[in-house]
Amino acid sequence: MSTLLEHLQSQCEPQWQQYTQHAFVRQLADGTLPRHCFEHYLKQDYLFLIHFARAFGLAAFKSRNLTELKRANASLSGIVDVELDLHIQYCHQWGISQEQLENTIESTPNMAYTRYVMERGMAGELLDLNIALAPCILGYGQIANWLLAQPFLVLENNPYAEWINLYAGDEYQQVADAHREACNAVELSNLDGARLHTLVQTFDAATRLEIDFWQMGLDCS
Ligand SMILES: Cc1ncc(C[n+]2csc(CCO)c2C)c(N)n1
Repeated sequence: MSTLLEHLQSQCEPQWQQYTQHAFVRQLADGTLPRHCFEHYLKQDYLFLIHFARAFGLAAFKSRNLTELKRANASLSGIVDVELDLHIQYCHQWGISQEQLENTIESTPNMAYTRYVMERGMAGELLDLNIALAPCILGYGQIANWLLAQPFLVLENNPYAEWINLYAGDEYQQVADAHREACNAVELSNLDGARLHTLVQTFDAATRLEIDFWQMGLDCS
């Protein structure tokens, strides 16, 4: 018997592969990604993380018991107290100041993605929101592990090695495991066909929005 996430991933296999094996991440791994593309991505990702923190605030609101509330709270404080500070520090190493981050004009793929996730949460239940968040959280963990196993990976003198190691690291893998557990707390057999179809649509849309986010990084001028 498969889990809910295994089912969703299998229903969205081509998109999932396009997202997790995108040219952007391949170029991170072999170190050929133009620096300005990565800098553009980092600036947009700062705004992205702020909206994702808000989404976990919404997850707290949608929680129905202490277990769910604690999960949402841990994710919210993880982003606000740890990840955003790390992101600001990391951007600083790339020569991007906090002021530049705050003055970044949000791209339309970024807007589409973050607002879509929040819309799923507002219109639906906590599960809809968790599934909208899943490609983001689980995808990055999978991407980093996949990249580490690829023959085209070059870690020596690769300016993106730290990024890959961060997402492949134990700390991030635990964040991904916690979200997987939250999504899979629902038994697949307890969901009827229509409910499952809605969740497949949400997972598919969020996965396609991740593809657009990578593409935004590559297309920057
Ligand atoms: C476009 C985009 N997609 C996914 C992530 C990864 N990520 C974003 S929020 C979050 C939650 C972790 O507490 C994680 C893993 C990213 N940074 N940017």
